[in-house]
Amino acid sequence: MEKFGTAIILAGGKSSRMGFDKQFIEIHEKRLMDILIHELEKEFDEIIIVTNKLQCYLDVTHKVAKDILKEKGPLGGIHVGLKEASSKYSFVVACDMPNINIEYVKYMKKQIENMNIDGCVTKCGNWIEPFSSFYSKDIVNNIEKHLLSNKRSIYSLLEKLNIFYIEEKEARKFSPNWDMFLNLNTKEDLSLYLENYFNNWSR
Ligand SMILES: Nc1nc2c(ncn2[C@@H]2O[C@H](COP(=O)(O)OP(=O)(O)OP(=O)(O)O)[C@@H](O)[C@H]2O)c(=O)[nH]1
Ligand SMILES: [Mg+2]
Repeated sequence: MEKFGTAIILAGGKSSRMGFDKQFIEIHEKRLMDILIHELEKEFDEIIIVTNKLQCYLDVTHKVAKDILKEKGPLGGIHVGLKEASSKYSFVVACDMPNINIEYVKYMKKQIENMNIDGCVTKCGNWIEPFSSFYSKDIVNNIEKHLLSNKRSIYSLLEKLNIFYIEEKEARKFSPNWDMFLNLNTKEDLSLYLENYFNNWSR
């Protein structure tokens, strides 16, 4: 397994804003989860789905895991994913992100291939994008400590780690309108997405 062989899909949230479980979002009759898996297979040889509904993935040939530290939010999923990962760095995405940009994934890999870091995350102004980021297997214990001291914020964890940040300007070259970080949190997000991207899904 190479250094960057693993992708982790987080699918264990509450989906309270969407009103139905986001791991079952469909884009023109295809499950977004299946579209994501298909995209990620182009670049990763291990895919780990961290879900709260194991029974829904019986037909999936990839690794499926559930949270060890439950009800802790995305970091709970990242924790298990990294624990299960066979490679040093894992690419972490949310199950509600329909526009994964494989060219950008390759760019990130290239940036960090000779670095020894805890993660690689993209900046957006003063904000950061915690998903569609790489994290190192070495931070499993940091996450555990963070969650066990009742902190859930991914941002406050990253502040304490050695993260390589990619500047917004660089990332915009790959996605001028930032749609590679789009995530569908509400029904409105979803219908807007279906309207705007209809033509892209003819492929
Ligand atoms: N494994 C796991 N994934 C989670 C957990 N909480 C959130 N996620 C995932 O993290 C990603 C981003 O989370 P949000 O969009 O904030 O998800 P959410 O909690 O499902 O939705 P809201 O209730 O609307 O905030 C999504 O892919 C979620 O499925 C969790 O406790 N465990
Ligand atoms: Mg979201």
